[in-house]
Amino acid sequence: MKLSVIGCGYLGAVHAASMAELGHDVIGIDIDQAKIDALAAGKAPFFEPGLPEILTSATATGRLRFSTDLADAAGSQVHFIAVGTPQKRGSYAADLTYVNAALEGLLPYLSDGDLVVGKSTVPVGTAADLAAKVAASGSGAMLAWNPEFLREGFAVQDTISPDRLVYGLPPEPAQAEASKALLDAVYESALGKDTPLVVTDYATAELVKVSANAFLATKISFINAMAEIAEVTGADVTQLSTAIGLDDRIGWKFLKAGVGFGGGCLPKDIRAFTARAEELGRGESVAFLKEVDAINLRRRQRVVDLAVEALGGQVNGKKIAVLGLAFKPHSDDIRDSPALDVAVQLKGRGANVVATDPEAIHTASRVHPQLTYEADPAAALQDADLVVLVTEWDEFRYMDPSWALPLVKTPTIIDGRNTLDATAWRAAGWTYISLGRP
Ligand SMILES: NC(=O)c1ccc[n+]([C@@H]2O[C@H](COP(=O)([O-])OP(=O)(O)OC[C@H]3O[C@@H](n4cnc5c(N)ncnc54)[C@H](O)[C@@H]3O)[C@@H](O)[C@H]2O)c1
Ligand SMILES: O=c1ccn([C@@H]2O[C@H](COP(=O)(O)OP(=O)(O)O[C@H]3O[C@H](CO)[C@@H](O)[C@H](O)[C@H]3O)[C@@H](O)[C@H]2O)c(=O)[nH]1
Repeated sequence: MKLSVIGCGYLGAVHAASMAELGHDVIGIDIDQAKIDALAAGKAPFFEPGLPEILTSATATGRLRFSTDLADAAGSQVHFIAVGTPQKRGSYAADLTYVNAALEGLLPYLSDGDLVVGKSTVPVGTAADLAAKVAASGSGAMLAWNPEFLREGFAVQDTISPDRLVYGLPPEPAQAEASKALLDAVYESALGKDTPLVVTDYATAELVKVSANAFLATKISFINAMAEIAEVTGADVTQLSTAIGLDDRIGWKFLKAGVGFGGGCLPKDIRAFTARAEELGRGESVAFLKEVDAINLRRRQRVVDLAVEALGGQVNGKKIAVLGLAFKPHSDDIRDSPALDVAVQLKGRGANVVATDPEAIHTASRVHPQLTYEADPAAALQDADLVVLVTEWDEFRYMDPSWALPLVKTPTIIDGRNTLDATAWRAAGWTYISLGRP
């Protein structure tokens, strides 16, 4: 099938390349010329495991092309909208400027029977508004909402083999049938592997996405709230999480206590959900998400406070080695990263922060040139008065404490992800400090 993907960021570039990998003929469109130049040359503009391989193979076959001109979407049967929906400046709400601009720009190139498919995460009600614009264009095109659940770091595998597909279809039965047939053709490969499919209306599809992220964020803040209680009682949150997770109604996933969640999705999505619920007169229904957000932000502060305490209150001029910048491992994404936030806060208190990360130095240094960056962890550790681990890359998780010991000035480490073997680090001569554990 001929597909267009409008917006080629973390979501759109992976979607475009994965669809081409599955045999579709894809044009990826973005307003960012540098991104499009890189993608057209088969180069991933960000770090995502598996993406370079499929970009290279699909661009070489000619099944995957890139452009900055929306006119190149003409002739595709299905048009995915994958542009950003960031948090609005000075508000909790989602900024729909890019979604609206992409849709408006696409309208002149739509033909009878084409399907516009929303993939961006949007406030409930957006799909109906956009569908009205498509209908008013007189093109005969239709609109469906097909939220995306991929995780960065596993984006290619999650796109090619998703755990579920959700179609939010138009209310009119003939349009619903035609839209479903087109989406089934797009996802023939996944559906052939018995991927569960939920066929529903626009509002449910939009809400599935934001409520899934709200639930994940709530699980993380729940366990981080337990960490706060553990800290004042001498309990161990990692044992607590193991014990409650043994109940398979609870499970272990997303119950890792630490410096909290970040990224381009969970933080802004729970805020946008709160703002939308308030607009709908239902603010109280999701008021708990404000607490989820507050607990999450307190954990970053806790790491900063522990660092100040470990340095005896004398932060100014002290060298702090920060291990990790990305919001999670296997990504170079630093959007709302707790790791980077901690590094910036410590720098703001006068510390000489030297940060290292296997992939995110280039993204972090663009936004925070005031920090010092070292690609080599040994250089970051050299003569450090304190080490703070904030992103659990394997390079840091499996670091040998005996190797690291002679490098630093003071062997004190704060494990902001509860990921190191505390016994091994203490046995090697380190003062080991973590979150929610004695
Ligand atoms: N990143 C993820 O893991 C993920 C997963 C699921 C859903 N989402 C949702 O997908 C959307 C995109 O997220 P992202 O992380 O890819 O963001 P991103 O910022 O990486 O990418 C957005 C892209 O859209 C482009 N763009 C903006 N306006 C445009 C226009 N008018 N025409 C063409 N391109 C335009 C930007 O240049 C940018 O490259 C968001 O709504 C996000 O919540 C993201
Ligand atoms: O037990 C846990 C699990 C995760 N995290 C943190 O939570 C954040 C988000 O992690 P994750 O959800 O894996 O990353 P994303 O790639 O942002 O994916 C989320 O956001 C995407 C965009 O909406 C969705 O598509 C995914 O389904 C959803 O998991 C990261 O900072 C993690 O370090 C924890 O602190 N503890």
